[in-house]
Amino acid sequence: MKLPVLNDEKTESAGGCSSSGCGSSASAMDHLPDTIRDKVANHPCFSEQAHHYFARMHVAVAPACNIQCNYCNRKYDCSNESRPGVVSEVLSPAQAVKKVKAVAAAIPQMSVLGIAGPGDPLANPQRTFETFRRLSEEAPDIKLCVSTNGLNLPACAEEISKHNIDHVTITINCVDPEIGARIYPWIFWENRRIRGVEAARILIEQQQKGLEMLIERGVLVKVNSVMIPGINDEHLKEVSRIVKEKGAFLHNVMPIIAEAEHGTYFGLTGQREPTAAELEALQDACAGDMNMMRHCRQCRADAVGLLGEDRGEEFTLDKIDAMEVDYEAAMVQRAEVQQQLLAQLNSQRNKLQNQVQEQPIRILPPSRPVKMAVATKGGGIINQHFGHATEFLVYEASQKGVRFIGHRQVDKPYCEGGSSCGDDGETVLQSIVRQLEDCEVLLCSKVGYEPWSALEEAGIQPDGEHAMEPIEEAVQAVYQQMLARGLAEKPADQQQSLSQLQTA
Ligand SMILES: C[S@@+](CC[C@H](N)C(=O)[O-])C[C@H]1O[C@@H](n2cnc3c(N)ncnc32)[C@H](O)[C@@H]1O
Ligand code: SF4
Ligand code: SF4
Repeated sequence: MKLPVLNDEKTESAGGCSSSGCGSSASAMDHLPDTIRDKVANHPCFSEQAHHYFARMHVAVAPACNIQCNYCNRKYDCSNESRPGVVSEVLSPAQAVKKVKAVAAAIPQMSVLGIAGPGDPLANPQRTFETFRRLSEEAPDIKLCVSTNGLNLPACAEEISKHNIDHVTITINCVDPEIGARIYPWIFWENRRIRGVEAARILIEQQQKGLEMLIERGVLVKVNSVMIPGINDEHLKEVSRIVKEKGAFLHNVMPIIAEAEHGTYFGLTGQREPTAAELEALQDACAGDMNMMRHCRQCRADAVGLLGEDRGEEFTLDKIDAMEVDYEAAMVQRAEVQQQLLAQLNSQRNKLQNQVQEQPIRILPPSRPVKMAVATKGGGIINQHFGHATEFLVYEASQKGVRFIGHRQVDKPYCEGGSSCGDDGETVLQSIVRQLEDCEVLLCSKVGYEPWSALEEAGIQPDGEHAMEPIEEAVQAVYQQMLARGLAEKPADQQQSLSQLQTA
């Protein structure tokens, strides 16, 4: 079963945008068949809109891996690091089920349970499927997800569809074995360790076969690709084209995390990470062909909560043991809360669509897109103090509408770091301002005097006037004000070259 083409560029213009320039990435959902829309409506990873409202959790039941990636080091006992592969405790299936039920009862907006490591779930099939089997019996209201490198996927595809797991992520970093040999030093296949180009060839073959088998079985597939500058960055456009052609639903191009202290091969050899601008450019290039995920937070294998927050510390095994959970009662409450959240999400989407239709058609001077950073704690509204934000969402407003383009993680919130300097002599505030340097506006609930001045000096206009308003509406409103004041006009030289092009 092939899915319809859907990408953010196309859906924005399909929103009926005219020169009045309104619309929203919210409209992306409207072009999906009902069956697929129902599957993704409350999935925080498969729907950008849903990630403001619904939470996810991972259970770390899969410690072993059947391949080695040059960017991965699975380190345990580490609670202060947030990156894939890191967990505090590996759980047995029974412990995992207990934890999921406790979290689901405490966080009713938790809609999805994923198994994503810390190794490869399908290299630990007994532990993984035992967890899924028990959960589908004991907590049938939770969506099940699995994330794999794909080596063992063809052997498990049938079992995946039997367990009602209708969302799967496959990490596909290349379709060319020569490139693969630079990413994977070895795989463990048919009881042998295989190295080099031959290893990459087998891995790629199994990933592509697994992808096809899942699509045939009607499973929604997301493809993760790690962007490694100088190794597979250009090549990922080809990967995107191929997986889209085969019917993958979503492509998630993520930046490599390659810090020397993580002890990975790439960390130690000085492999550089891409800049935010490079990542966005590659995501845009892939989007010509494919529906892109831009809100992935590269979570730990035991993450709990809304994307961007981690409440894992509240649910350690000793704390769960002390909790009394009545799951029958929790299911009733969860259903009510999730219905309300879906209603809120739909009403926000409809409101934005109505705005598109009601906007009078006006002829405006050619305008340029404007990036705006937003501080939010979730719920799709501007409700975070600048000083408390651990991340900022970045939106782009243009005459085509508003689209989400990414997020910027900060090392420390401003209120925790103040004006203290890191090893590189940069203050926390300077580092946050640098991360947001391509944005022209910063929307938050409140902002103090010192950061206000620093943002303004860097050409970023702080804005606390839209506190508690829905994000996309506020971004749209600020853009309209900028247009009205002539602050978002296309530079004259670009206007000229555009008209020259049109004449030519
Ligand atoms: C920890 S893995 C677990 C699932 C499975 N083993 C896999 O690799 O797909 C989850 C995701 O994190 C990615 N990942 C692991 N280490 C990373 C790193 N240092 N930088 C960026 N992505 C990384 C993997 O490529 C994968 O897409
Ligand atoms: S497949 Fe996943 S768990 Fe295994 S080494 Fe690669 S990133 Fe790490
Ligand atoms: S790592 Fe990305 S895809 Fe996985 S749960 Fe986190 S946000 Fe979702």
